[in-house]
Amino acid sequence: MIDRYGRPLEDLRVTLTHVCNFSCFFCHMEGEGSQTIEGLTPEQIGLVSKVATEFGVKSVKLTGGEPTLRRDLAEVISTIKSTGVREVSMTTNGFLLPAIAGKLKDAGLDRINISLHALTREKFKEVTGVDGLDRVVIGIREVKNHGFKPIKLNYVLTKRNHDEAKKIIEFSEQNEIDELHLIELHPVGLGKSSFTYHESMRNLEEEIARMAVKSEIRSKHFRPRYVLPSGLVIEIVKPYANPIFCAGCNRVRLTVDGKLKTCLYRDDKEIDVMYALTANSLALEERLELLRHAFEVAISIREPNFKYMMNLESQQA
Ligand SMILES: Nc1nc2c(ncn2[C@@H]2O[C@H](COP(=O)(O)OP(=O)(O)OP(=O)(O)O)[C@@H](O)[C@H]2O)c(=O)[nH]1
Ligand code: SF4
Ligand code: SF4
Repeated sequence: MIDRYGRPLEDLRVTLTHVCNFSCFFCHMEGEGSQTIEGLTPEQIGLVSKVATEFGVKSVKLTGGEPTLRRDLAEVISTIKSTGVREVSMTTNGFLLPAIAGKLKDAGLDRINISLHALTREKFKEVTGVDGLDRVVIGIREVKNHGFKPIKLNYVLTKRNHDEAKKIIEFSEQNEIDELHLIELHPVGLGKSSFTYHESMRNLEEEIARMAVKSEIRSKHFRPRYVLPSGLVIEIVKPYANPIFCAGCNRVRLTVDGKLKTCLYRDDKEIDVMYALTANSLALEERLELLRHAFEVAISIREPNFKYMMNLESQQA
């Protein structure tokens, strides 16, 4: 279903928990604040996923906090898959992947994005708060061994780790990673002090563009993508420096406390669906009907956020 700005709804982003075993200084917690609440059950997530597919959602992304901390993660995945969603993917810090990658594959998880913000042990610890580089690298190799494809790495560029970019590109090529996402720092959390930590991507992107054998623009967020001679795809995720980013937004979020959140940055654009998810006295069809109504309202209030975005690149120029 298309919103008032012509943007289709195709993707549901589900926050499974606010708990995380890392403490990255730029964490945006999907725009939900940091209160620790017990997440929705697999059954509740399944109900939302079922209705989401009726409105055109084809893919579900599991996020957090750290989704792998949910003990029932495999059940969440198989429940979502049973609702007819084509693809279930997960964004993770990778720390627990060595232990659970196989179980997640068996449950039906299609692909994984793993955060890797530094390849120097001390720098990794400085950014994430955890001395976990070795485990994350093992996790990346483990998901490859289990046949997940594509495997994407997420690298958030900041003043604290900008000198790691080249190493991460080389690592991605050597380990036959499919895609590396270079992500602009969001001005939330400590990242709010954007002029302290924000690092412009301009020079790095220009260098990557010069090396590339092919470039294209992805429909999601109009993200530029560059294919290097090695085959590695580098995708540039710049919500602030790309003024049309939000025009390519195809998603709605399901928050940890049962709200349809129509934009990462907008607390005023949320629809509470907890009443439908907890109304056990109602027949299933009645609960689904309530959810359908909530989706209709959510889609009607969706709007691109770029009018509120500041253009850091131009302010820094
Ligand atoms: N402003 C904004 N940024 C987003 C949104 N979705 C993702 N991002 C940024 O992209 C980063 C990586 O997100 P991921 O969940 O790994 O990936 P994805 O955006 O779903 O992309 P694919 O897995 O390639 O489909 C996030 O940490 C954000 O910085 C969004 O809806 N709005
Ligand atoms: S791993 Fe992700 S959820 Fe955890 S602190 Fe870092 S950015 Fe936040
Ligand atoms: S409208 Fe823009 S800022 Fe909001 S969720 Fe979509 S892409 Fe992100």
